Amino acid sequence: MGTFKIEGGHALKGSIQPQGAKNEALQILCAVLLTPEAVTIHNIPNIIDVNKLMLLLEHLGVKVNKIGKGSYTFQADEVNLKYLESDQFKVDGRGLRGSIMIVGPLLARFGKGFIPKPGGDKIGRRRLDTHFEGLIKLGAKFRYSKEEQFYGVEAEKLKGAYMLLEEASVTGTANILMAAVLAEGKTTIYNAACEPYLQQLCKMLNRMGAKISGVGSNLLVIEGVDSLGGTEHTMLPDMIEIGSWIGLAAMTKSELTITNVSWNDLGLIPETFRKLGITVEKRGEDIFIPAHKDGYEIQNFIDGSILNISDAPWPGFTPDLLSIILVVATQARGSVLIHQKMFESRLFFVDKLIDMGAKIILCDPHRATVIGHDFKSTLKSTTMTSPDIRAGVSLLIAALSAKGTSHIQNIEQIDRGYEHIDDRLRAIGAKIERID
Ligand SMILES: CC(=O)N[C@H]1[C@@H](OP(=O)(O)OP(=O)(O)OC[C@H]2O[C@@H](n3ccc(=O)[nH]c3=O)[C@H](O)[C@@H]2O)O[C@H](CO)[C@@H](O)[C@@H]1O
Ligand SMILES: C=C(OP(=O)(O)O)C(=O)O
Repeated sequence: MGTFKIEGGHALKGSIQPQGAKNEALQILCAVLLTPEAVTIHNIPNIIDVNKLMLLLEHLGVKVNKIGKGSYTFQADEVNLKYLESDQFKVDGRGLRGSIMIVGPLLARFGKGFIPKPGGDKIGRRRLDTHFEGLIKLGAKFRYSKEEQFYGVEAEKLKGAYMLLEEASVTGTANILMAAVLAEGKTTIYNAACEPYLQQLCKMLNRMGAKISGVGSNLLVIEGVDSLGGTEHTMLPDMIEIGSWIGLAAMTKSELTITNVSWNDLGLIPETFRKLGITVEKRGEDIFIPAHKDGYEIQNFIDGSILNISDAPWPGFTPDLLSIILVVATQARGSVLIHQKMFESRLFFVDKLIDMGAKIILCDPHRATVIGHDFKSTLKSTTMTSPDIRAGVSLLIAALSAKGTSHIQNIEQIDRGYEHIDDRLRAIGAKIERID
């Protein structure tokens, strides 16, 4: 388990370029299984989760060639389906959440898709019903081994169908979509997730020859085709990283420019930070955050009642940034209620912030009230363990704002989604070291 040693209390300054999006990369990499032709992908982040998925694809027989920094070609012309029955696959498949999205493409192209219960953050029950209910609607036979926690779907031929998803699952929509593009006839997916990364996947599949309409809405209509060809694709900047840097700048009173953020794909993210009183300035495609020397003040609702920030499926506010919002609120002027609706175990990390001196009341597993210090009292440095990726970065931001030296353990959680975070933060003046 690696550890970051952080000396807090220093303002940062400069500009930072967000990496390619982790959660887009996981969808896009799975889509290379849909064609025997070469697919070229750019702006792939060098992070643990993506590297694990690329290794899994290689074990599956996909030819992976690096052609530049963050750019690779993939060719799935000799896929080794025997690997799906190997012990190695059980290890690889469990290593991350995104591996679940190989199932749809494998089923569509080869008639069978298997996956052990995938990994990812332990932030609540993360059921896969939406994925498999959708694939069953397309004609797949489903089986599940409870002992091995191993899922399987098989079908000689998939047939298009109408489906109303029980929940707008992000990876579920991607999985069903990637199966439907090669099914016979028309598939309609209602209550589809529609976040920018899914839009990117739809656009990529259409360039490969798929016929998807309704892109960007929650009603996707797919006319199945017989085969798909190669394409070239570039990943969007990671919006969760962008939100993390906005929070970091505010809480450390730093002037930061976040470059090339693709503003149109940020949804409610800039506005939500503004509700905490943070100045988020649009400068072309960059975000400029001035140093908040006099702090930042949380807005109330119009009727004067206390602000509530909660998550919702896109175009609602992403659950992956609520932990960051929460930590930033600990130094704001005013109070806010944070309501994490989608995951039930994602707020427990507030205990560590309370240890550092933050004023937080955990009302129940989903809700926390934060009473900001307005920088009248700084957080105390401490030693803590990163429980999940976003809580880990929130603790990192807390440590950079705290007085003294903190240690964050289990930093693999952070490395699974943030590329060389220590090097990039050092480049803007952070005192952070990786010590083992
Ligand atoms: C690899 C990847 O891409 N991971 C992301 C993906 O996970 P993932 O695709 O696993 O998440 P889902 O969208 O399936 O669901 C997330 C959670 O929200 C609940 N839910 C979902 C939709 C809904 O309408 N109602 C509802 O309650 C689900 O039960 C689950 O607890 O999307 C999540 C939601 O944006 C993000 O947190 C994860 O970072
Ligand atoms: C929850 C997340 O990731 P995963 O779905 O991979 O666990 C996240 O990126 O915040």
